[in-house]
Amino acid sequence: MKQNSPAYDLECLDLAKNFGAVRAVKGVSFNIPSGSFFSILGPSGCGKTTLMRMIAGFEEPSDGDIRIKGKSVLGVPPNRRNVKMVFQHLALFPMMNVYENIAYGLRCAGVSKTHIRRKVHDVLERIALPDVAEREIHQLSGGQKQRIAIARCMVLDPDVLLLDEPLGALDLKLREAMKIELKLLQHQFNTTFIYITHDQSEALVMSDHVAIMNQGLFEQIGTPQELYNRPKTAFVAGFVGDSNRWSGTVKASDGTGGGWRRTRACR
Ligand SMILES: Nc1ncnc2c1ncn2[C@@H]1O[C@H](COP(=O)(O)OP(=O)(O)OP(=O)(O)O)[C@@H](O)[C@H]1O
Repeated sequence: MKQNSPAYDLECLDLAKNFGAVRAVKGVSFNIPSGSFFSILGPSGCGKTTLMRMIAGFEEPSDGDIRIKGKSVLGVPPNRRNVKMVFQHLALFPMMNVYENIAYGLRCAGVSKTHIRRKVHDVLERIALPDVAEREIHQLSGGQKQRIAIARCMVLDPDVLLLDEPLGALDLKLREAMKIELKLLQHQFNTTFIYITHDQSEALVMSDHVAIMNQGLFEQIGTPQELYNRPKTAFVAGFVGDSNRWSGTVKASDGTGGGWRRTRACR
C-alpha cells in the first residue's frame, strides 16, 4: 500500500441517528477496506436505509463521524461526496437513452464531449453491453437496466458505491443470476460496494464481509463463513441460518459440565 493512502474506503465511528424519539441507528462503528464487497443484512425497520442515507449525505447524523478515504464528510453535501447510490427502482431517466443516462453526471461535472464519449463507451464495454448506447431505457431487460444503473454511477469513479436492495424489483430467476453478476461487476471495477438487504442468501453469496443489523445496532460483523459457523448471538444464528437453533431444557447438572456435549450447528 502507498504511504499515506488510507487503509479504509469508509469508516463509521459511533454513528447514530434519532428521528425525535425514534432511535433508528444507535451508535455503529465499522471500517470497510478498499475494494471490498460489504453487506448490511437485517430485518425491516432495523435502520439499514437510515445508515446508508447518512453515508450518502441525505441525512445528517445525530452523533458520530463518517470518513471516506480517511477524511470526515460531516456537513459535506451528497453531490460533493465521492459516493454514488443505486436505488431499488434504479431511477434511470426514461426520457433519455442509455448513452445520455450514463453521460448525464459527467455532463453536469463539465467534462468535455470527447472525454464523455470515451468514458461512456469504456464503461459499456466493462459491463459487457457495448452495443446498447443508442437504446431507449424501455428497450432493455431488467438485468440490463440494472447494469446501466451501475454503469451510470461507476462512470463517475466513486470511492464507494451504495446499493439499496437493487435486486428487490427483479423476478426470482433474474435475482439469482444478478447476485453472481453484481459480485463480478464489483471485482471488475475493484471499487468498494456497500449493499443493503434483508435477504440472507444475497448477502452471503456476494460479500467479503457482512454486518448483521438489529434494532439500530450491529450484532456481528464477519465473513459469511464466520457468521454461519460461529454466530455470536441467537439473533445472528436465527437470521443467517433458518434452522440452526434448537431450544432445550436442562433437566439436571452435576456441576462439572460433563453432561453437555456441543453439537455443530447445521442446517
Ligand atoms: N424520516 C423519518 N422520520 C421518522 N422515523 C423514521 C424516518 N426514517 C426512518 N424512520 C424510522 O427509523 C427506523 C429505521 O428505518 P429504516 O428505513 O432505516 O429501516 P430499514 O432497515 O431500512 O427498513 P426496510 O428494510 O423496511 O427499508 C424505523 O423505525 C423507521 O420507522
